Amino acid sequence: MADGAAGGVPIELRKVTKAFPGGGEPAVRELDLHIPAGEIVVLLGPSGCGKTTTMRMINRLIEPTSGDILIGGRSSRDIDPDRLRRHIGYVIQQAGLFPHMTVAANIAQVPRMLGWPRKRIAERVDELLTLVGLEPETYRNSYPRRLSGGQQQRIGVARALAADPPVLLMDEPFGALDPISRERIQDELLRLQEELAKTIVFVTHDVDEALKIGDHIAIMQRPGHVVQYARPAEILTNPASDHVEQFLGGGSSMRLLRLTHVGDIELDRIPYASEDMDARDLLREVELDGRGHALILDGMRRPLRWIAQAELEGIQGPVGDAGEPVTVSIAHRMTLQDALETLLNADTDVLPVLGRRRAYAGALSLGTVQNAIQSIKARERERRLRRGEAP
Ligand SMILES: Nc1ncnc2c1ncn2[C@@H]1O[C@H](COP(=O)(O)OP(=O)(O)OP(=O)(O)O)[C@@H](O)[C@H]1O
Repeated sequence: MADGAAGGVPIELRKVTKAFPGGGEPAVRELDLHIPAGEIVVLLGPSGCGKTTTMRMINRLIEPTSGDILIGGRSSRDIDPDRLRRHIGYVIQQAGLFPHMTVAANIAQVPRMLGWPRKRIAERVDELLTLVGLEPETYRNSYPRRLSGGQQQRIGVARALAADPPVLLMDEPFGALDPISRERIQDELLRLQEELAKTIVFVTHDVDEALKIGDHIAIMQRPGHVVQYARPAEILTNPASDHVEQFLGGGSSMRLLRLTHVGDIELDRIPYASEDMDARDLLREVELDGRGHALILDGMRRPLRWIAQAELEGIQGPVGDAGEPVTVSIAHRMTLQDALETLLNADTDVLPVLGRRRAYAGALSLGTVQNAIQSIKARERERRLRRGEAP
C-alpha cells in the first residue's frame, strides 16, 4: 500500500485485571492472552464477560488495575495514550461516524490530526474507499445518513485504517447489520486482511461470526477470564468444558462443514488423461476404477471433458477430442457446505476439484463429503471418550 503497508505487531496481555471502582467482582481477572502479529483474534463470550473492557484496555481507553499489556513488545504504559490510539484503529458498532461531516472528512480525521498535506489526505481517502469496496467518486462527498448500515460500517473500517495502523480493534462492528450485509462485510474483512495482515482483535457474541472470522478464538466467561483459546476447528471438535460446549450450541458438524475447505479433506481420485494418451491405456484404468468414466485434461492439467467407458471402448489410438465438456467444477477454496450445494445441484454425482491455476486436484462426490463428516464425528466421539462421557 502507498503508506508503507504496516503489517501487524503482536499484543501480549499479562495477568491483566480491571476492577471498576465500586464494582463487585473484577470485570477482567488476571487475563493472559497472546495475540500473534497479523492474526484476527476473536474475543467471544456472553454479555458482561469482559470483552469490551479487555479491548479498551489495549488502547488505554480503560486503564488496567494491574498487569501489563505489551504492544509490539513495548508496555502500553510507556506509550503516550494519544500516540497509542493513533497506532490502533478502532471500529465500533454502528460505525460512530460524525453525521455533519462528509465521508471524506470522517475518514480523514486521523491523517488531519497528524498534519498530513491536503493532497496526500485526498489520495488516501480515495485509496481507502476503493479498498473497502466503495466508489470514491460516488461516496467521498456524501453524508453518513445517506448510506446504508453496511456502507457506514465500511467507512468506519476505512477511517480506522486511515493512518495504516498495525493494530485494529473491532468491537461488535457488524452487530447492527442484517444477515446478508453482515455476511458480505465479513467476507470483505477477510479479503482485506489477506492483503493487509493487521493484528485484529474482534469482539463478538455471535458464535458463527467468531468461527468464520477468527484465526484464533478466545472464549471468555464471567468474571473476565479466558476458558479456551484455540483455532475455530479445535474449539468445535474439542470444546474445553461443558460450559463451552453449551455456549457453542448444537450443530457442530454442520458448522465444521462451513469451516472446512475442500482443499482440507482427502479427495477422490478418478482416472484422467491428456488428449494424446492412448484410449486403450485409459480404458484399462477406467475398468480398474470401476466407476465408468475419466477426465481429459489440457496441457496445464485443467479439466476439459468427461469421457465415459463405453465411448472409450470405441476409440483406437489417442483419446483426442472425444467426451462431454466439463461444465461444473468445485474450487478447492470452497467450503464443504458450498461444495455440497454445488454437488446437489449438478447433474453428475462427481465433480472435479480445481486447485491452483484451475488445475485438476481431485474429485468430490457425496461419498467424499460423507467421509469428511464421518471423520469429524469420529473425532468428536474420541473426544467424548477421552472425557469419560458415553459416546
Ligand atoms: N465503567 C464501568 N463501571 C463499572 N462497571 C463496568 C464498567 N464497564 C463495564 N463494567 C462491568 O464490567 C463487566 C464486563 O463488562 P464488558 O462491557 O467488558 O462486558 P462485555 O463482555 O463486553 O459485554 P457485552 O457483550 O454486553 O458488551 C460487566 O459486569 C459490566 O457491568
